[in-house]
Amino acid sequence: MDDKRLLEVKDLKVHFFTDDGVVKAVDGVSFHIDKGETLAVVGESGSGKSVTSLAIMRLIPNPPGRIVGGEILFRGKDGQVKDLAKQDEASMRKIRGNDIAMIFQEPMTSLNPVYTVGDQIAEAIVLHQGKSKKEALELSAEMLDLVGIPEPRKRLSNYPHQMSGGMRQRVMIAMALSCNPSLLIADEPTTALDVTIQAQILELMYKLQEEIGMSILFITHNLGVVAEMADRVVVMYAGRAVEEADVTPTFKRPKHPYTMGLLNSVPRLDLAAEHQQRLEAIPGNVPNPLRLPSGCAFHPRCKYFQAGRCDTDIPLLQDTGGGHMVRCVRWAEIQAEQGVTA
Ligand SMILES: Nc1ncnc2c1ncn2[C@@H]1O[C@H](COP(=O)(O)OP(=O)(O)OP(=O)(O)O)[C@@H](O)[C@H]1O
Repeated sequence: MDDKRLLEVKDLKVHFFTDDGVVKAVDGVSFHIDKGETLAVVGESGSGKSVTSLAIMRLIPNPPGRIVGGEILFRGKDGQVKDLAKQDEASMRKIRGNDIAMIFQEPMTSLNPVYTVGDQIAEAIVLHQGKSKKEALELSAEMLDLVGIPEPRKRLSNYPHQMSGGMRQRVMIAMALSCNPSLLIADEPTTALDVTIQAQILELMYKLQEEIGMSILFITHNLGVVAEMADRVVVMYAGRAVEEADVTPTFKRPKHPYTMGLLNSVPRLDLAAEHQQRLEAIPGNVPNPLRLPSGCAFHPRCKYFQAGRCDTDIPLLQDTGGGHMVRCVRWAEIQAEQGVTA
């Protein structure tokens, strides 16, 4: 793996074996994250974003889920590259929290209501860094200060329910960062918060990333957040990546009709009001994962659909130049129709 690379996911497949059939939640997803980089994974509900991140942490509930194929190459703090898909639970325990940390949408599901905030952060530090309880509590106060919690020493003795949603999310971030992970996985970390607090938390993550130099895998529905936070973006649809590129080309010139649809369905923050196009929702719904359409899974909703081409084989992810990857057999024709020259 390239020296600057931290994570390389290759052809990852995660399937759930349910009573109703096999849900191919992630079915051949590849992407990479370089050191210090932020990669956003976007897509509608059910596209496989969370399952991808849980697979990296090896937290897929088994049964019914299982990684059935692919590699998750990760460079540890010691410089060694390991395939996380093949690690045993003991080895993953060392990696979780230490090398890779995760923050979720709802901090109450990850914070334990019966322990104080200080005890919870300190426990992670004792476990991963081998510090004494006293040192760990001191470091916990420093972490709370770092994430902008006023009177951090006093707050150590608070229980999670004594804090607001935004403060709890800051505690989660403090806990996640307390062991200096090289990768932070943030799964919709601000969705449950109101807009002002969302902006504060995002700004905080951005600032901490600059200071600490970690990489971030950011999972979100919110394309505005992608434009603000990420260097590169992977767009997922029905368990597959359909487009992957640097954020700027993707936002200026999306090449997959699904990405175009996603962008047309939200106001463009980078354009003045008079240049805004009419917002259009993507017609139809995300397909039932047990009965995916043939060929390109997006074809029933695609305005560029052509029978016999889009509904036969699953399109390959192609490099359209400069690492801009697209999974659409018609991408070049669509660009030409739109008058875009390469
Ligand atoms: N425990 C499970 N058992 C069966 N199917 C599951 C399980 N967990 C996830 N899935 C399926 O995997 C698919 C992908 O789910 P995932 O949660 O990754 O989507 P997502 O893109 O993160 O959506 P959201 O934005 O709503 O979180 C869905 O079809 C979901 O139903």
